[in-house]
Amino acid sequence: MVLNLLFITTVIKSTFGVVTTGLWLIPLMLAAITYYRYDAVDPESRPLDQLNLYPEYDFIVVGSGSAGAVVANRLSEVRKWKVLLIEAGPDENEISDVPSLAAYLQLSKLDWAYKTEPSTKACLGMQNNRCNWPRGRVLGGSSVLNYMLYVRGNRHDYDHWASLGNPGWDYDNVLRYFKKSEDNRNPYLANNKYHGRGGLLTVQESPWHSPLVAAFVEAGTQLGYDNRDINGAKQAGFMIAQGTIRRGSRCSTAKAFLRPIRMRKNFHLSMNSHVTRVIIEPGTMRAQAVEFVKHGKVYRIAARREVIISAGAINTPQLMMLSGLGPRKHLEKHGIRVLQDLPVGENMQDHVGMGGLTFLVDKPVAIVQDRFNPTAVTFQYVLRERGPMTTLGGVEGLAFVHTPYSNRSLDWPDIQFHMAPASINSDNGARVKKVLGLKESVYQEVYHPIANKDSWTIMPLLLRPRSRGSVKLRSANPFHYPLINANYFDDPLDAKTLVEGAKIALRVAEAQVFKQFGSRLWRKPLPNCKQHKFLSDAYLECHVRTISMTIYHPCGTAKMGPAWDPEAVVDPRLRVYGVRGLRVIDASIMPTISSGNTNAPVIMIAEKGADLIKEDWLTNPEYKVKRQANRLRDPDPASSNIQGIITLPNNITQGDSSNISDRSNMESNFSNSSHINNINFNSNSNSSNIESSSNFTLNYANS
Ligand SMILES: Cc1cc2nc3c(=O)[nH]c(=O)nc-3n(C[C@H](O)[C@H](O)[C@H](O)COP(=O)(O)OP(=O)(O)OC[C@H]3O[C@@H](n4cnc5c(N)ncnc54)[C@H](O)[C@@H]3O)c2cc1C
Repeated sequence: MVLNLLFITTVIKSTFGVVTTGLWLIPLMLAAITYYRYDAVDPESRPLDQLNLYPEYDFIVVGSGSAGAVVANRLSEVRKWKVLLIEAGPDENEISDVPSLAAYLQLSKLDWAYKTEPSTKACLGMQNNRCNWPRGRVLGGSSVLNYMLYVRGNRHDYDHWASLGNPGWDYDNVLRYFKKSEDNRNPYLANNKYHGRGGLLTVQESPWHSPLVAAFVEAGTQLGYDNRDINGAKQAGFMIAQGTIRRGSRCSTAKAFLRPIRMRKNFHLSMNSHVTRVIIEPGTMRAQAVEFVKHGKVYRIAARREVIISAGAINTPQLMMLSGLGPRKHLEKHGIRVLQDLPVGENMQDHVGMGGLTFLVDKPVAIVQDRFNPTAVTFQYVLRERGPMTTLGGVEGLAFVHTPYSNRSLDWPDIQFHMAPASINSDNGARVKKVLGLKESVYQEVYHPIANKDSWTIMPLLLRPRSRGSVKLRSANPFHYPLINANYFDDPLDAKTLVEGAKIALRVAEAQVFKQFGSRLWRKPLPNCKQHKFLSDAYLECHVRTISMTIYHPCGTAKMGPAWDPEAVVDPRLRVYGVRGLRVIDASIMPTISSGNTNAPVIMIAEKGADLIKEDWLTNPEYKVKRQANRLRDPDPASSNIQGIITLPNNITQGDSSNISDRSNMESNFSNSSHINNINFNSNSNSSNIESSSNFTLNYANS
């Protein structure tokens, strides 16, 4: 027992470098028992980190997130194909299993912990006007950090994709891929024709609900909206959220798609392996190999058939640009040889929401961290798979509504609501404030006075933003974080639409059904919005621009489109234009963002993408392995996959740009590489600090 507690303590310490002492007790207890429960109820063991890799695989998948895990599973169904999946992060842990602890994973070692560039139009209430942008750096990717909400988007989203010149991506075609993955365990949903049973991904409602969510759904009907399955025939309406959970615990894509295949002989997984570039042979323009750093060693592994990039909407464009695929001028600026001039990193879209709208209640019906008895709550979770620990990151209710800016007759709502029985104040500033990156002054003035009081929130979010952001390279150093320009509210109509959404949210909260709880708006104005009349349009717009919250759905940075679309990076079969043997399969390919949370759509994209690959290689005579042509042109590639040794400080991937501080250390450690000529510092070459020189490339003997 003591040993196990020690083990759990270590897990928590190593996972949550940021957990403060005061918060230790609860997660410690929860984790300890979760550990026992986990062992007892999960029959599938964890995937294995392969140490001895082959020099060559048929397919190499980069990134094991919502998309990559699915692709690796489906491709390795073909026994004759050898598949390698490469993931920068480690395996999930016992904490990430607990749905209610989702926010605890942010800013931990499982998070890339990105930040947007400072803005004058949004994120004004966040430190340095920058929004935190968490992304999973763990087996399962962002499906391990996410709030597990299962939302497919609107039929019109996919019909629109098809109308842009992407045949096969219309709703009727993609519906079967949503259903293919799904194992819906709520009988009232499973039996309808829009849902699937028996798939690998478990979907169900959280078994625990606060009374507030029933009131929320009821309030929707009072406003004329139906209580409906928003993943079914129509989208506009209110419902209790469905989530990717299994027996009350998170069902990440790693759990759903990788654990069952851990013993497949033709499948290898390499964790803690940061891919630094895809090697493309300039003559044939074929993706030949993937280079990555694992435990200080540089590896290069060849791909006989294809490399599939599934590194997510931020890292996929970064990796493509590092590999010579991107906007010419931008790559040249960073001294990267341009292999294909493509609009990589453009067209970025995200769902931005209005955070911090807070309603106080007089009854003890909300989630207030300090009120829960950890022992009772833990045993409810462990023994009965129930209780508040099963809530989907705290979000209980979902709704899709129309502002006057959308066409009601189309059933294509422009605003989504997340309803939660808690708000920024509910944990006394311990966690939510930090993961949002909220300015202390805003917290102290507005939320501290109601700390730990029962409250709830509706977060309106903009479903189809007109503004477009971008991902660019900070430098040619693969360990430097990219520059993320969210560009929220660049188009003024985006803020105006969100203001209309906020007004509908306020009407929902005023519905008669909430009176039983004494529900009322916390009317404390935000400090920087006091010049406007409280709740006027101008005030609401100021609020929207102050507590602008990402809903964590960046996408579109390697846009799918037909050859005549100047913004397209991949074709409708997800092949990168101008490069053979290279596809992108993840959130990056969305031409326009889906109207709802993006995890289920990304899993659908991966299911369909894997089928496209199978179709091409198993039925299309043009797809044949030309072994010689695709071999690495190394002197002796099979002799060793290890190409060099690189020593990186432990904190290399933390912070918003990497902290490689000892350049000479890196250089000397490359000395035993037979293939790497040198490290090339592209600017400030006299500097001994790589961060200030901000640019290095690994130069190869043969490239
Ligand atoms: C905090 C949070 C909450 C969210 N909540 C929800 C929700 O409730 N419902 C919902 O539907 N969606 C939600 N989302 C969004 C959803 O999870 C994402 O859209 C989806 O997971 C994206 O999938 P992906 O495969 O494109 O990328 P990811 O899942 O992020 O996968 C990318 C993977 O690639 C790896 N990788 C990146 N670079 C490299 C490299 N160079 N070398 C090796 N590996 C690399 C990463 O570590 C990661 O594992 C949330 C996301 C976050 C972060």
